[in-house]
Amino acid sequence: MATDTVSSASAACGDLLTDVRHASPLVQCITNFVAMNYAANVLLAAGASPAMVHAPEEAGEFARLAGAVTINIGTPSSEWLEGMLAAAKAATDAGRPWILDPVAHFATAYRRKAIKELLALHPAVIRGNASEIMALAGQVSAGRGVDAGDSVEQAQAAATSLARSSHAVVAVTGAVDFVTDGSHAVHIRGGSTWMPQVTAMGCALTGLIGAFAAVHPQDSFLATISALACFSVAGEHAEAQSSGPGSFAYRFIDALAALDAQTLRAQARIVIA
Ligand SMILES: Nc1ncnc2c1ncn2[C@@H]1O[C@H](COP(=O)(O)OP(=O)(O)OP(=O)(O)O)[C@@H](O)[C@H]1O
Ligand SMILES: Cc1ncsc1CCO
Ligand SMILES: [Mg+2]
Repeated sequence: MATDTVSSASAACGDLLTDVRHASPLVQCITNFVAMNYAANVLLAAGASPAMVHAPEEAGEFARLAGAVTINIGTPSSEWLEGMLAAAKAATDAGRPWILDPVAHFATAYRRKAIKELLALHPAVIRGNASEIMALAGQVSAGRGVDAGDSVEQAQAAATSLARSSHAVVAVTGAVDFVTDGSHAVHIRGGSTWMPQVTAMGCALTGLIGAFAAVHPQDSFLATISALACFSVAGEHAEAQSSGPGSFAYRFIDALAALDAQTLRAQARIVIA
């Protein structure tokens, strides 16, 4: 990250949001059936151009056109996994960033095999909840399904070790997010307690990291922090307008669409960890 202070990190996040809105990067999202519509709307609200392209016949070809690829294993099948592997390989070969969301990768033998194959294809960023990141680093976690059973604080050492072994930026999301490249780390505060009550918020965030990585591929750490900061600030704005998880889900899209660089710079709460 070309920043040494928290305020310059916030300033850089604002610049990257402006870049996303100006460049409208094409982001190939291979995500789960639950998340597809919400994630696409989140990317549009941020100014990006999402494309949900997963068929094995075209996923690799499309990845060469996209600014970034995001891969989420939430509802896998053999056909989808073939598309994921083709897209990840094409992105890596083309020098484009791809982002991995290891949903419940510990739950079944099938998912464990899938995540191993994907990890070998060098994601630029891995984003998951605390249980997913702990299990990915080989630690015992309390996770059972797609929701976290552990706190972000419990997952921080695992995230650092995973970042060092995979050479990826690792983001652990939860009440306070933690992002590390293995040498540097930040916490991002904010968001809303409604966020874990709306399914696919994390999956949509993974897509948004793809949008920021597409406009700033030289610095996946800053790109990841910027996407997470947008979610935190938009989450706070949406909560002020919401009366429950249903209204929060659509208010969040509105808040993200209304978020400008100046507000992000002023309100992002990024602290060096
Ligand atoms: N208790 C909380 N308070 C504030 N923000 C939260 C809280 N829990 C999660 N978030 C925010 O919600 C977003 C999604 O993160 P989360 O860790 O819930 O993803 P996830 O478990 O992968 O979600 P899903 O699998 O449903 O897509 C992040 O922006 C995170 O900061
Ligand atoms: C609920 C659910 N099941 C598989 S993926 C998903 C979306 C949240 O990860
Ligand atoms: Mg998730």
